[in-house]
Amino acid sequence: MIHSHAMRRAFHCTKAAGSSSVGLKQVLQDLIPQRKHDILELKKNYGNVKIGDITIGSVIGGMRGNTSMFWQGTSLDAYEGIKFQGKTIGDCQRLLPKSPKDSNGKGNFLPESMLWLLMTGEVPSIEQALHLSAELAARGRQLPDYTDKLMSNLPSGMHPMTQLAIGLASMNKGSEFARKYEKGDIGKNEYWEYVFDDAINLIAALPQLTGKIYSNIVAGGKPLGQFREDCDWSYNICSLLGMTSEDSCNRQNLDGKQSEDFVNLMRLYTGIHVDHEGGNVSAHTTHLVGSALSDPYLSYSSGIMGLAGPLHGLAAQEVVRFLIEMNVMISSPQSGREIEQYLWNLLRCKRVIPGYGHAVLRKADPRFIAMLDFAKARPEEFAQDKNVILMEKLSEIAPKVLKEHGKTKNPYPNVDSASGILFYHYGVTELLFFTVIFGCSRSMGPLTQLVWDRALGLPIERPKSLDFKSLGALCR
Ligand SMILES: CC(=O)SCCNC(=O)CCNC(=O)[C@H](O)C(C)(C)COP(=O)(O)OP(=O)(O)OC[C@H]1O[C@@H](n2cnc3c(N)ncnc32)[C@H](O)[C@@H]1OP(=O)(O)O
Ligand SMILES: O=C([O-])CC(=O)C(=O)O
Repeated sequence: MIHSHAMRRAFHCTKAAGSSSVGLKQVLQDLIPQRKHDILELKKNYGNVKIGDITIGSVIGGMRGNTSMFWQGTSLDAYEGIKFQGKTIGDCQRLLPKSPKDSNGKGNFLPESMLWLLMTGEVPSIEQALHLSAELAARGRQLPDYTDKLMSNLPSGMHPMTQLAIGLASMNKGSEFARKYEKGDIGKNEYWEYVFDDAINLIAALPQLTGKIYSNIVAGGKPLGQFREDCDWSYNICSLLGMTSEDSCNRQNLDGKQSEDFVNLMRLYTGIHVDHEGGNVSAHTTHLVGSALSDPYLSYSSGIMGLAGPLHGLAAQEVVRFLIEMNVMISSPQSGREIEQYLWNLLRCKRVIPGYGHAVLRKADPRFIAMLDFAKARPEEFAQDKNVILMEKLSEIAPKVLKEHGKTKNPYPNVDSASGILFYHYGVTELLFFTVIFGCSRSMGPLTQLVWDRALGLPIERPKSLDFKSLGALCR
């Protein structure tokens, strides 16, 4: 039954077939009818096929191992790590278009190329990637004035992630989807078009919003750089952070090479943090909130609030704090013995080692390795940085300690282990800010899914819950 013709069709005929249109929305428009048909067929013919058993352990254990979400863009294997539409990070590095302005061709792919891949399942041509990049730049020129004013008036000292969630939620005032829905102007089949427009507008606004948040914390809200419509999304994030040698105040006096490297670090970081299949807190939250037909701004603002938890995205800030504090306490970042002692003290105090462990992965996170490789490829830049040396040394020591400690299912480094410290190296030293950059990247995966959720007509999410008495009754 599983190998029937209809089943094979449902899984194999949904590719974009290399659409030549340069407009992402047009390509989706062409793809949707077939996929919608396929999902309806799947539901009709195979709706009762069993995927797994739900145990009491999973109900009271954070739903671990409970495979119960539909997610199209990425999938996570415990040993191989993340795949973006079936492609590893290495595949993406080889296949996805880069910026033509990249001076030596060794830069990272554009996150815009990744967004295209996630949305369509196809590697974009350079024309398609640049068209999307230009579209984002045109839509992201400025923040809506109400959001800009609101952001200028937030209390000083407010956590940057709270600022991001507020800024995004405020943009719901301009939501095309919410406006059309309220007027009763659209039918179910058209939802995705307005969700798509909102999603693209939201992603486009992130460089300005991120720049505004950073300037709020370091420069009293004064602009740190200029937005350029002829530049890509990551470049604009960097210049609005004041972190490019041209087009910004160049806060850290980066030379041309460092500035180019920083932009490539941003492209790498924001290119690989986009998604981690559906079950992680930020993605799942966005999908859940969106299932109530909350618009993309509200949905992703909720996702950001989840990303702001220290067991999830906020670990990026915790790792940097941890490395800096440890370096003050030990005689050298190479001292394995002192690092080991430091970790045991931490574990005895019942604290977690930030940047280690994972709910699904059971090996070192390939995203961590990609970030580490970025540093290794630039020895003249990083060889003397004792925080980076410690980050690398820790990745040898901490797994041994965690294995001996015996509780952690995955004793290896996760993505947050390496990322913040590389930004810190170039001079973004405001720890609380790192997760905002994560939030820029993470927009792409969950918002892609939100567009597909509406295109496929998926319903409101509403699992059933059980109380203690009912669980007890099941045991008897
Ligand atoms: C982008 C991301 O979200 S990546 C994750 C970022 N978060 C971190 O780096 C924070 C540190 N890590 C952790 O807290 C966890 O490993 C998580 C949240 C990532 C995964 O949680 P779980 O799936 O519950 O992990 P696991 O099943 O291995 O937990 C078993 C036990 O090991 C402990 N443990 C897990 N990781 C660690 C760690 N890094 N240090 C110390 N103890 C740990 C858990 O707290 C738990 O203890 P308990 O039984 O006393 O409650
Ligand atoms: O998958 C997870 O649970 C956490 C994670 O690494 C991510 O969201 O990037």
